[in-house]
Amino acid sequence: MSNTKTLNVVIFGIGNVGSTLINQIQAAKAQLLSQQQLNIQIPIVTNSTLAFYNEFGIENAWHSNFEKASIPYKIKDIVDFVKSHHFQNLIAIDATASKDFVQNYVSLIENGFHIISANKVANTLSFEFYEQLRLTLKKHNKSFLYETNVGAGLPVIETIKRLYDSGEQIKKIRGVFSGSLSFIFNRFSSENVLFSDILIQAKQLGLTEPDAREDLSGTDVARKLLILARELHIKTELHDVQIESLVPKNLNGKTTLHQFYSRQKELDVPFQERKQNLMENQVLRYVGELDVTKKSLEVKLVSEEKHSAIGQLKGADSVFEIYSESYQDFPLVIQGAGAGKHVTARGLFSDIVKLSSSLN
Ligand SMILES: NC(=O)C1=CN([C@@H]2O[C@H](COP(=O)(O)OP(=O)(O)OC[C@H]3O[C@@H](n4cnc5c(N)ncnc54)[C@H](OP(=O)(O)O)[C@@H]3O)[C@@H](O)[C@H]2O)C=CC1
Ligand SMILES: N[C@@H](CC=O)C(=O)O
Repeated sequence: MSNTKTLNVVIFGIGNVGSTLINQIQAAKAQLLSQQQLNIQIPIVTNSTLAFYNEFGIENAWHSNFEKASIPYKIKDIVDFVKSHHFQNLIAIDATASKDFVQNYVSLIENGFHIISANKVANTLSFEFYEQLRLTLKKHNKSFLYETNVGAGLPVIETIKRLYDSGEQIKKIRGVFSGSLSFIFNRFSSENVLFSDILIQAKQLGLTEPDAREDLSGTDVARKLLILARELHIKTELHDVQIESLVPKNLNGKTTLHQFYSRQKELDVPFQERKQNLMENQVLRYVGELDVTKKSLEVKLVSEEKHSAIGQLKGADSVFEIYSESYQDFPLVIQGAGAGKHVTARGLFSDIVKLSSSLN
């Protein structure tokens, strides 16, 4: 009898992260099969409106096949397809940033899917939704993994969970939670460059959210803080996070995304002024802080000493300093690339492999 375990992975969202994940899975297929007896098939890939199906699993030329043969879909079509082929070990990957897509989670779970998500929305809607989702997962014996929600490929959620589950009292988590804002402020503080030019580069590198205002407004960092707070069983909501938004009022929600991108030069003057106010030994950093004792969550732009751990950050690195009973004076530090399609896709891939160990 063959010991090979087959997983059927449906990928929703084939932008920066989703398409990189597909390529990583295709590249690792032979190794997974020979070393771990794991066969990962991808029978369906979708964007927001179109789906491409191959009951035998997509091939390396999936992208051009998608261009040629994808068709409009609804979630019911996806469910009908996997049912008609009696696929087992179903995993839905949410590589979208969509608020609408998370409304499909319950129906996917009820129809046999485990969920692995890079999208932070499901964990940051109301606490009622958060709890209901977990009840649905329990009822249907399904898993929900979302390590990439905080720190992309870094093992932040797993570490926090392990500490919490082993009774460690976590007191504070502080750091630079956003890879894109890290990249932007690391360069803006040390180089003679326009803020808007760095923002464009961060977007081109796939570091920002599809709508970069999610990063600049502090919402993305606030979501990450909220996700960590909820891991620590703090019952709190997104609107409880105290946020310093970096989007000027005239460029916020009332402008379209297109208008925002065409007017982003308007960001240059206010940020230049902010930079001029820095002392010689200071840099700008966008910092998140969760004070567990006070149950307070805050994100803000600060002037940080150049030689501090946060002040020394480079590239798109994030850093998470975890202060707890056992790590009081010298925090446990997790640092590394906090955004980017390769690290994020690898984080999703490692969630798939982790989930596979609990499947038959
Ligand atoms: N980039 C990074 O460094 C990191 C990203 N993430 C998260 O990963 C997710 C994806 O980011 P990224 O790949 O950069 O985003 P992209 O904008 O590059 O891709 C988004 C994809 O999602 C699709 N999509 C949008 N709405 C829906 C929907 N309702 N149903 C199905 N598909 C949909 C889009 O399709 P269409 O083209 O048709 O709109 C597109 O294919 C985000 O949630 C982000 O927060 C997490 C950690 C790090
Ligand atoms: N836009 C996010 C991407 C990862 O979550 C960030 O910059 O950190």
